[in-house]
Amino acid sequence: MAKRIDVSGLDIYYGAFKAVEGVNMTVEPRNVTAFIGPSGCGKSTMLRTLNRMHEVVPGARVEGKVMLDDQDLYSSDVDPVAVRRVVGMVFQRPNPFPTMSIYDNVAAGLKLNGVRQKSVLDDAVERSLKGANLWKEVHDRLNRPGGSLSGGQQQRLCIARAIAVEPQVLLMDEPCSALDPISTLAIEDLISQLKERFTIVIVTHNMQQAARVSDATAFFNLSGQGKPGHLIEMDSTQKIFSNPSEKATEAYITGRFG
Ligand SMILES: Nc1ncnc2c1ncn2[C@@H]1O[C@H](COP(=O)(O)OP(=O)(O)OP(=O)(O)O)[C@@H](O)[C@H]1O
Repeated sequence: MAKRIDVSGLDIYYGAFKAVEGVNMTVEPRNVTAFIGPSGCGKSTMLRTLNRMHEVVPGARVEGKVMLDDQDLYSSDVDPVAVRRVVGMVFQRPNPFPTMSIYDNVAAGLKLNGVRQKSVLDDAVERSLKGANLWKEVHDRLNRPGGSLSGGQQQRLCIARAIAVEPQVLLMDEPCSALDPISTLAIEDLISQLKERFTIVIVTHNMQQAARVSDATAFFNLSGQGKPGHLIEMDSTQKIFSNPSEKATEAYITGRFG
């Protein structure tokens, strides 16, 4: 079940440095939401607060609220590891376990969750590889190492690994930035299919990509080096790219800065 995310009054810190300030936003379920903005404005930092990955950096912390439907992710009784199971993540560089087989890469999360039955694992591996549009290319070589695949295939393998544990939200931090244009289009097609089942948030530097794949766009900006980033505007992608409310958004999407 895809979930809705409600962020309110969120400030994000690395030690004493406030990297992002005062974010209020709603991410709708079964939608793709894109985070855009110039380098250093806090897009990746913001993304990582949505599955409590931010706090793996020593001294990093947040103030404010992140609600996943009616659950407060930062409530003291919430286990961050359980949050990351529900809110999966795909990173900029494809990071399969390189020597582990394709099969085991996809099954890794399920095995960690205690699933042992071979038929259950087999089904999940096939379903996830099909979901990631990779099954046709790898079904006859599931025992080959993950590192033997091309970059685009490796990224789809990472997406298969992320969806194998049936998360409700999928966070993607520039998932195509290390890929060639054909692999990029394959991932973009895949994102459009996955949004039928998951809530997806994607950080991208590529304006055309944000316009192509997302339903909603959030534009972040910062007023100067060493200052915190802010959410300037969030709206339907169509509105942001055709008639944004803020001058800074228009300047950014038309390439006049950033
Ligand atoms: N691990 C960290 N420790 C300390 N400061 C950090 C850390 N990671 C990021 N920052 C700082 O937080 C701010 C936001 O960084 P972040 O990477 O979230 O921006 P971004 O918008 O995703 O940038 P880019 O588009 O270049 O990837 C920057 O000032 C950055 O230097």
